[in-house]
Amino acid sequence: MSGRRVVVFPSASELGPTLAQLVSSRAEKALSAGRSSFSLGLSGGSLVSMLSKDLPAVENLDCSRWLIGFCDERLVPFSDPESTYGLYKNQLFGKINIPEDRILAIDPSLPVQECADDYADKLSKAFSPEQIPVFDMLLLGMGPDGHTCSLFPDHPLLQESQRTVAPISDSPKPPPQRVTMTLPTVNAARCVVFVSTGGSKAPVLKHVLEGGEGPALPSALVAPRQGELFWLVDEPAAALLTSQVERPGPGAKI
Ligand SMILES: O=C(O)[C@H](O)[C@@H](O)[C@H](O)[C@H](O)COP(=O)(O)O
Repeated sequence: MSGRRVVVFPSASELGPTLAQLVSSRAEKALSAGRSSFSLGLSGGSLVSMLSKDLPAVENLDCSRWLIGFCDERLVPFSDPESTYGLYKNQLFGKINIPEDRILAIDPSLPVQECADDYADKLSKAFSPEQIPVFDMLLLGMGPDGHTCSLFPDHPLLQESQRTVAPISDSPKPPPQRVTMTLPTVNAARCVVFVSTGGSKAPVLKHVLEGGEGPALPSALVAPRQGELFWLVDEPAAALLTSQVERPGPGAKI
């Protein structure tokens, strides 16, 4: 890992535009480096509304060569309000003109094991000949229990070392059936960005970033092997941190 950056913003509304700029600058970097696509993994939670508001506002955004995947997904029909794909489809994709065939989503009609295998196969084909999908950027959230993707504390999936994608049928957070990237896939990414806001995240953020009692929480196990790791947080979430953080001025790029 080339170093972790913890960047603190006064509020979530000030964080959003910087996140959007970061995504767009990494896309330009990937495409100008000669790669055929910019691959971006999305997560649910508050990222959906943040990206849907701030990404379309980026000037001259060209998403025609983006490849979108999902860090995890809930096994529900796309029409279900719990579907992460469904939320992005309704709130974002139409606004930024992502071609439909450049979105890698689960097939929610399949049983969970087959659904995970099918999604792993889609990623494998899209990232061939790489052995493991290497996303240019993954955007992650963190639950108050320290989970990220659908990787929950003390769950056996935290030990997964072979599969790139796995099913989970006993998610402690509903809905119970989900499909998730595993830690090897998350940690293969070129850039991982956590977004965490609100005072309810302060204790878990401190535990994840500065350590605490008990085994490492799932979010603390995210450490891209050769990539960058950003934590973009707001002041209420950062309230208990004592380690060094960055506080960019208004409008500054990171
Ligand atoms: O699949 C889920 O149940 C949620 O998407 C969940 O994992 C969420 O991403 C985190 O709890 C962070 O949520 P916030 O972005 O709201 O902090």
